[in-house]
Amino acid sequence: MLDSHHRGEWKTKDAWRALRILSEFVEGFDTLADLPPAVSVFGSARSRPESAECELATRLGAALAEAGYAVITGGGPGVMEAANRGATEAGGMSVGLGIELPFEQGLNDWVDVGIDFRYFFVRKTMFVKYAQAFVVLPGGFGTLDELFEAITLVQTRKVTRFPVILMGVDYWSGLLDWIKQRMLDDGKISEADLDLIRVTDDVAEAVRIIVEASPAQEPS
Ligand SMILES: C/C(=C\CNc1ncnc2c1ncn2[C@@H]1O[C@H](COP(=O)(O)O)[C@@H](O)[C@H]1O)CO
Repeated sequence: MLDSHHRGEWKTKDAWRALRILSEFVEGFDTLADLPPAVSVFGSARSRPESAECELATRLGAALAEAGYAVITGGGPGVMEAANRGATEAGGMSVGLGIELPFEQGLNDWVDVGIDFRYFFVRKTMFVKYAQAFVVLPGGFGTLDELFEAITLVQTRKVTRFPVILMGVDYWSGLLDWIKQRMLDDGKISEADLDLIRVTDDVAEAVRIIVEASPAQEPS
């Protein structure tokens, strides 16, 4: 994991790293504090702009913006960019929470409010804290990490229950079958846990689920 052989130096560096982590939390909280109700949208960084999932993400971003939600993504390419694009083109607020990576590409061109994080776990806190729902489109390890973080937080009641919606029924069907046939049958989750995940390909239905679950907003 951490490859230094000098344990003393290690400890000192870790102590200072805590300040860097704290500063990321402060910047995130400060930048996002005044965000309107928002939805975090996840999905592959590798999807081509002309792919079905990017087309879906763009329609979703637009529909969320039209329903008054800011759209938060990882600020990267692929599905993230498509969702940010949909939100921006529909006149909504488009947020990108980028991550410093060795092969970094920077925030996509459709982000109005952007932050770059060094630490995945700080960034994940922001996705959860400032969103009223998660929508998860087809993706790889990064997307699965974000999906299962959300479900675990809701399942363990670390956060107030919020909708976690999978879009791309065909893409997710194998995973959902395995969850039902293996995880559930083996007693690793309970029947009620299955209800934590909603699945649809219909943008209007996804927005309806989110609106119905959203807490009433206080007049400003
Ligand atoms: C792979 C490439 C660029 C990666 N750039 C990313 N920028 C921002 N956020 C990212 C990036 N890669 C992963 N993420 C996060 O994970 C999810 C996507 O991961 P997946 O493995 O592609 O499913 C996404 O929701 C982000 O939050 C070069 O193309």
